[in-house]
Amino acid sequence: MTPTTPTIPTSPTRHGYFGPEGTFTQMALHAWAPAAGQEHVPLPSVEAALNALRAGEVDAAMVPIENSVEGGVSATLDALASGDPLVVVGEVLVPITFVLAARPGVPLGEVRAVGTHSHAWAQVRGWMGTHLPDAVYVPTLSTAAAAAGLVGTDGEQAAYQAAVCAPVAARNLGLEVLAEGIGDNAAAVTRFVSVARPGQLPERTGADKTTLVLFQRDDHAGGLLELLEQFAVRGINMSRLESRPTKSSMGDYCFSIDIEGHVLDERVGEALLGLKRVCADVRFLGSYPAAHGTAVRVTPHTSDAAFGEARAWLHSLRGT
Ligand SMILES: O=C(O)C(=O)Cc1ccccc1
Repeated sequence: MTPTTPTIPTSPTRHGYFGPEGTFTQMALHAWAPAAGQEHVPLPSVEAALNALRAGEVDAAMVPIENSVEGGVSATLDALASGDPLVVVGEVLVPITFVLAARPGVPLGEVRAVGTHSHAWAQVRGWMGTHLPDAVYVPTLSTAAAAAGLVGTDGEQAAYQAAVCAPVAARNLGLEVLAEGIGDNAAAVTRFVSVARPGQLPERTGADKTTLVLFQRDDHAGGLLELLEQFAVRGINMSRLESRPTKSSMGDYCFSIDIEGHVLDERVGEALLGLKRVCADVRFLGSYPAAHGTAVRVTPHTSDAAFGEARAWLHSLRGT
C-alpha cells in the first residue's frame, strides 16, 4: 500500500510535524504536502506540535491519530479535545514498517535494552518476545528520537543499545539494521491528520469525514444510544468511536467520533443540530477529504435533495 494523497485545502508556509527528522509523521507530511517552498518544522512531541500551532508559530501540524493495530493515539485525541479549538483539514494513511537498528558493530546478542515510541513498542512485542525476550523497553519521545539517541550522546552511552524505528531513520543516521520487518502485523497502517487553527473548511468532495468530540450532559441509561441515534436516523456511518476520560472526575468520559460526510451535507448538519440539543458540549474538529477517496454511500431519503424537499414542505405548512 502506498500513502494516499488527498487534495490540499490550503498551502501553509510553515507546516509543523511530530519529529525529529525520520519519524513516521515526517513520512506522512511528505506524502501530504509536497508544496514547493513550504517549510517543514520538526517538533519533539504531539503536544509540542499542537501548542506551536495554537501559538501561531506554525500554520499547520501533522500528528498521528489512529493506528490499525494499536487504536487511537491518546496524546492526539486528548490534545484536540481540550484547549483552544483546532480543526483537522486532511488525513493521510502511511504503511508502517519497523527495523531494529544499532550502532555499527553492535550485535543482536549485546542488546539488553531497546528504545522506541510506545506505539512502536506495542507493535513489535511479538518479535521482541521471540528474539529479545529479556530486553528492557526504554520509552522515547519518538522512534526517530530513539535512533538519534544511539548516535547523539557525545560519547556517553545511551540507556539502550538498539532502537525500533523507520528504515529511513536508521539510514539517515548511519545505523546498522539488525532486523527488518519486525512489526507483528505486516499490514499495519497509521492515520495521520493535518491540523490547522479554525477558519479553514476544506471543500466538500463527496468522500469526506467529519471529526467530533461529544460531551454528555449527565450519566444516564441510554445516554450513548441517544448520541448515536442522531447519526443512525440520518443514515450517517461512523468510522471511529472512542471514549476518553474528560479528566475532570472519575468515570467522566467524552466520545471522540469520526463520521462519514461533510458539515455542509444536510444530513450531517441536521445531526449536529440534534447533538447540540442533547449534549452538554459538541466540539467540531473539522470536515475534510477522506484519504481512501471513496464516495460516501447516501440512501435516497437522506440526500441533500430529500432534506430540501422535506424543509420546503414544512415551510408550505407554516406559510413561511
Ligand atoms: O515516532 C514516530 O516515528 C511517530 O511518528 C509516531 C509513531 C510511532 C509508531 C507508529 C506510528 C507513528
